[in-house]
Amino acid sequence: MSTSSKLPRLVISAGEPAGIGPDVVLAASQRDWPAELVVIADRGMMEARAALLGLSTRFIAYNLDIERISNAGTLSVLHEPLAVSAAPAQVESQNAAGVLAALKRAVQGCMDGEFDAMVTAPVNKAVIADSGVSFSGHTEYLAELTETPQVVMLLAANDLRVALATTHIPLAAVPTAINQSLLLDVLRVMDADLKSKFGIASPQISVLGLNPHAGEGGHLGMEDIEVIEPALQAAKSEGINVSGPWPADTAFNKRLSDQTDAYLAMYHDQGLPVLKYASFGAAVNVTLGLPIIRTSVDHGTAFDLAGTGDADPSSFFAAVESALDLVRVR
Ligand SMILES: NC(=O)c1ccc[n+]([C@@H]2O[C@H](COP(=O)([O-])OP(=O)(O)OC[C@H]3O[C@@H](n4cnc5c(N)ncnc54)[C@H](O)[C@@H]3O)[C@@H](O)[C@H]2O)c1
Ligand SMILES: N[C@H](C(=O)O)[C@H](O)COP(=O)(O)O
Repeated sequence: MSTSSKLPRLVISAGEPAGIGPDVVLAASQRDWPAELVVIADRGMMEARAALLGLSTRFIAYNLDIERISNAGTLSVLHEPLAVSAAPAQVESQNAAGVLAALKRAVQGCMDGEFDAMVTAPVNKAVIADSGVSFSGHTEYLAELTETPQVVMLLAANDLRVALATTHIPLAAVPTAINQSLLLDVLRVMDADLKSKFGIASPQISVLGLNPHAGEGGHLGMEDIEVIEPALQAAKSEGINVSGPWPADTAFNKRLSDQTDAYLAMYHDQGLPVLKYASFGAAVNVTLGLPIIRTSVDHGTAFDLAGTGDADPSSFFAAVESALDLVRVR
């Protein structure tokens, strides 16, 4: 056991209660961290999940005024009640309000300096949207809550970093969503945060094309020539080290990846399958551009595994470690 008033305080959202978020949070609570972990969740739901998983976690009520506690097997809980009782894999859209309230409380606490960083367990976008709230992901929601005009989703596993120019939108909407202004804003955020958060002095960003073979000289689509190339020229004129647009199918070859600090993919399923194939379970999702530190897992709610004890908590552990790294360099 270790206690110290100087420990970083990380706030954790347990995410969708019918998913594996509570499971991976409870797994993290079994470890000693150089930090106080505070989970915002329904305390009864967390206690029931711990019992189901056979974990003897000691739950204590979070209190800002008590000394920060880092103790394997102990978890501070900031109680955020759910509307109806939650069981693994039993989706209740009435509980979406509680899931969102936890995120709001975590963001407010980070903005106010109560917490040093937030780590999010997975939510289910459809469950929240089915509750009648317009919601497409944490990334977009945190941008809205913090009034940040441009955020960037980046997933990282060791030296492989993949950022997305567009996030949770239909594939059909991607070509019109990509414009020079967006790409330049995204590249600015990436350049700034790769320097300040990842300590890369002169980040090299490799940008993927949109069309097959980066448009094949315009024969397979014009966006690479008309939108991406001018955006890269504008970024270069600002001193940002960018190259591309690279044909996406071969851009992750060893030669280019050795020279790349981060890739910028044009859309979700252009970049993330590469990273998740290479590193599922070890990758961390970091939201760049926010005024607060936020990290997350590389996986979703995995209803098939909730409450079974088979959910691998590695990515959640990596997200906690990454948040602590970001707190140190802040
Ligand atoms: N950070 C987040 O909030 C986040 C991230 C990704 C997906 N999601 C959401 O999660 C929901 C379900 O998404 P999905 O089904 O595409 O992906 P998923 O990651 O939940 O599941 C994909 C597959 O991977 C397995 N898997 C996932 N996590 C695992 C773990 N920790 N250990 C072992 N196996 C694991 C699952 O059993 C499943 O077979 C969607 O609503 C999606 O939007 C949320
Ligand atoms: N796009 C993410 C992934 O596939 O891992 C995931 O949906 C989470 O996104 P948010 O962090 O915006 O919820």
